[in-house]
Amino acid sequence: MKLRFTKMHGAGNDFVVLDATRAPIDLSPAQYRFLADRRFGIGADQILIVEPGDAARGTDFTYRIMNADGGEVEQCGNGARCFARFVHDTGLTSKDVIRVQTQKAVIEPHLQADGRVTVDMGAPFLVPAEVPFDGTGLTPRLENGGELWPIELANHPVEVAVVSMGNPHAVMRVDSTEHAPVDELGPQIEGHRRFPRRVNAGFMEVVNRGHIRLRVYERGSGETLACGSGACAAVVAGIRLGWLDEAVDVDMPGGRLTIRWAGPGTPVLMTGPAVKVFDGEIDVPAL
Ligand SMILES: N[C@@H](CCC[C@H](N)C(=O)O)C(=O)O
Repeated sequence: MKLRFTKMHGAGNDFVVLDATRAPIDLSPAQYRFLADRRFGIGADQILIVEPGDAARGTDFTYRIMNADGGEVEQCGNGARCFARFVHDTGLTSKDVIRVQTQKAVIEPHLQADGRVTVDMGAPFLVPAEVPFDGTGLTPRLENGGELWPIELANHPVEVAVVSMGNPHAVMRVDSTEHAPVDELGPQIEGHRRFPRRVNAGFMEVVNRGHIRLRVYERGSGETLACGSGACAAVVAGIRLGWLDEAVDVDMPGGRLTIRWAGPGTPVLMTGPAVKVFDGEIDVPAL
């Protein structure tokens, strides 16, 4: 089967974007893994599938997200910005504010005059069971309005804040992202038994109250150059724990996002780049 695609990235978190607005696209997990494969396929951290919206629910589009391991997930912040740039630049919509249904929530990307995109990511889920995180038998350490949960890794007790942006995140504070043991601890946190749907693992260095550095070991994709929902989760955690102010620049290996959050019950606003790399066509084998 031949498939047309657009390769995009948001701060180096890269995507294969597929237009399923005219005809449905339903590939197997192995076919999504093939598209994401950097040697045998196109190469991407995630595959984004753009589908028609639902007028009755007031949405312009639906978009689905597959990790590089072929599994479908609930949310993708950098993907949301690339999705908005894609539907606008391909003429699928002329709107600058777009309402899109993801698996867990309706989010609202706004195209800015300077080419960046701001996404209203909705309010974070802060109740551990909603993340989901199983804190049975654990006592969190409280700092201001936030909790730090002690979890055991092989030879390494760590404390994490747990936040859902529609998808699950565990955020750990480190002295330096440059020296953080992301390769060693990332996979252990991702598959930790306390996170029944697995989890994205963020390593956050607080530079000052308006600036952090962040590396994220993503569930189903490994460490990426940037994670939009991870940046939102880290800032939410840092604000609740009293470490950060309401507007924070987040520097990740692939670039900077700016996150704003006014507190529980209010939406997280994420601003950053969304860039098209190239268009192409690929033969997808039956897998
Ligand atoms: N890169 C994304 C997050 C993609 C999904 C994530 N790996 C998960 O499994 O939840 C982002 O920019 O948010």
